Amino acid sequence: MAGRESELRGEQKLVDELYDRLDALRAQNRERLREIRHEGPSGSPQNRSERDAFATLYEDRIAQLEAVEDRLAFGRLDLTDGEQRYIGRIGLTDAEHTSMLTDWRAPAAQSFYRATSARPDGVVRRRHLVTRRRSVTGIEDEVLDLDALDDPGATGDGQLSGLAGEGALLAALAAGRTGRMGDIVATIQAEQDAIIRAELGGALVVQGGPGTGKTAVALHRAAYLLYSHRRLLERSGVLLIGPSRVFLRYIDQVLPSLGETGVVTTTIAELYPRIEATGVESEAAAAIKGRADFAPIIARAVRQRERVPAQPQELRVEGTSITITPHDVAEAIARARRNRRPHNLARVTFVREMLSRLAEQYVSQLGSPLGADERGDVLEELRADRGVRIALNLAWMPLTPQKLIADLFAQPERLAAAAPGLSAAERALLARERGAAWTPADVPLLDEAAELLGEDDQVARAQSRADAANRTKELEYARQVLQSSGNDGLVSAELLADRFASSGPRLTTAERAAADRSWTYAHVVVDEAQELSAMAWRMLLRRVPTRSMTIVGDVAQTTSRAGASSWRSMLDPLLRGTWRLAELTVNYRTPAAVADAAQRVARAARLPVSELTSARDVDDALVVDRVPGVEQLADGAARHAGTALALLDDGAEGGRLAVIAPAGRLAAIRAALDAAGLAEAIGSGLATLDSRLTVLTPREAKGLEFDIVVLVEPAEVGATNAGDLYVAMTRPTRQLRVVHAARLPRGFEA
Ligand SMILES: Nc1ncnc2c1ncn2[C@@H]1O[C@H](COP(=O)(O)OP(=O)(O)OP(=O)(O)O)[C@@H](O)[C@H]1O
Repeated sequence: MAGRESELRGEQKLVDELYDRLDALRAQNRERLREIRHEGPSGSPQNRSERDAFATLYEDRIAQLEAVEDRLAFGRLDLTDGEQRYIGRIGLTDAEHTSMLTDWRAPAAQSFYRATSARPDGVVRRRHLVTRRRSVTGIEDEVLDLDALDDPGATGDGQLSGLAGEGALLAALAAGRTGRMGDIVATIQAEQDAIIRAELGGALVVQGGPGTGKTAVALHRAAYLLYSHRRLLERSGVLLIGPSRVFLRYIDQVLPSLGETGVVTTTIAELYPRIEATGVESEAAAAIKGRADFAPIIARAVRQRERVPAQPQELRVEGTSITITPHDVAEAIARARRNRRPHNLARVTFVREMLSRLAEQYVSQLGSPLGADERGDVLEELRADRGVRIALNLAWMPLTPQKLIADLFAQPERLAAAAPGLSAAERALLARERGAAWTPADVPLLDEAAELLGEDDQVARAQSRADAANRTKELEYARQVLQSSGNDGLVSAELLADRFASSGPRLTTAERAAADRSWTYAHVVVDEAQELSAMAWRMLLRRVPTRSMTIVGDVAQTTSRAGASSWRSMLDPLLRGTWRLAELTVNYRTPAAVADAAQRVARAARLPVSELTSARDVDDALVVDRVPGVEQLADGAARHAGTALALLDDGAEGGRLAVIAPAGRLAAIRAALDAAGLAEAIGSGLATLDSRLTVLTPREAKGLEFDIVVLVEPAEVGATNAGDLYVAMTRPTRQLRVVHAARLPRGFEA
């Protein structure tokens, strides 16, 4: 006991020194920022812009140092050569540049997550430090190499379960949920670490059952990649795709707590700049739009806007008669298509070709040969003529993606011509009025159309060529500044150069990327990737030509009809076998009894479930209550919600409760909760995350977790979609309370 206390004191002393250093660095950066601000707005524009850049640099550094307050240091490695290495959220060195704390992402920290007693990797002992605020409250040791230990009496906790730092891990898993995901740096497990540190190149697919830490791993991987490839990634940015705004809010504190703020996070529905996809449509319609064969439909729709007229058309220009013939138009179209440029850009060739043919007619009508100047005048006259313009537009219409797609669904004959492979019933599902709101499934179609039409971005391109020339100079300067200011490694020269740029609004990489449809990212992370349709994948792959991607998901949890039932069938056509698969097999969220029941039900419904071992079980994790009839479901749910809230109130940890039910029952359940006096606790939409109680559908619960879940009528949930039921059953961290009137789904009972 005395030994343990002196160990604790020793660790406290060290942790105090680390926080002292952290405080000193914060103060130093604040002082520098204050000095820079003090200089005021004087000097040349170049000076001012440099000062702003430095101010941003210090602000970022201060924000980073503030973000690592909680659990700054969480581990220690005792190595065979006698070195003790502390592992923490960031790297710290003392004033003499001697390392005090190793960043968890550094190669020197890897064995903290990977070493085992079978492969100690130079580690004698791994120690987890449990801290509360700035105090060390506990120590957990694992001795990996007993032979190398000076103190043979100490055995530590070993690794009997195969889980590293089991005490710290189980404490983290049992903690009450706050409504926001937290980081897992202190307790990352070896199979997770291997994925987090996997090499940058290529597409890595991470398949894992519910609660295996896919989201956590994806986020830590983004932070790891930004740390180890900062120069490469910061310039073009990292994109993270999540299933919904609520989900993005749920995870939005994880990357900042890891010291990373520059990742663009969005949903597929928001990926096309300036399009708000607020419309709602049937799942059947969305599924059709998501199929890969919608790409050729859009390609056909574009080509059908390049049209040969049925009849010759006679026009009079300045008193001279000319004829637009089907033959000339057909040849001009063929010529314009030959250069394989997008529609709006190839149109230039078409118009030039037609004007030249019309000019020939015009000149031959005049009867006398013309000089080059006069011929130029004729061309201009023809170009300016309204009749000619209308005729040429009819043959080759300049189009926006919005117009192409809106016309396709508003004009049945256009859709029929472009989509001969769709049945009349399928086409009817897609029909809608012009001006209807865009739906999420429209977004990849707009993107596909934009690609084939080509946006008129020539002005932007010319600007970016001019910018590139300036940039080389700025980069060189930024490199020098970084070296001399001792801030090398914190930001890249590229980023600092961006901030030096004195013209235009000062945008971060993330802001510029998010506003630009044609932006390409250095790495893309996709969560809940099983939900993406084939068309959504096409859209996403355009954003990452290098194919450097982390794709995480579970094909047994697919709920969208356009989503994937197997990675192979979804990704092979797109990535041609160049992706690699990794699996996560341990469930950290759901108690074993609940996870096992969920797995049995999913298997009975023939879902492609992954093998899953649960890290823990909890007493009374599964409670089942049958009510006499469907009329009693809502009241039953309210009763269980009341009991569950009381249970949560009893514990020191607090925690959150969700009632998950089929969409058609939510209103009745809310009314019953209201009648039971629980209405005040209920949140919805984004507030779902901040309230103690929330009532939602399985779809809305996707990716989230709650301490206790009351699940209403599982048979009905599963009848719509077996994946929905699998998702709903696997949301709780402590207890699942099932209220049902109909028979339980097959497999539910062991
Ligand atoms: N190594 C770990 N240490 C501590 N907690 C962990 C660890 N791995 C996962 N967790 C926790 O387990 C829970 C589930 O993780 P996460 O949400 O990432 O799983 P998932 O695989 O994305 O689940 P789903 O497929 O159901 O969305 C989270 O609370 C997460 O913090």
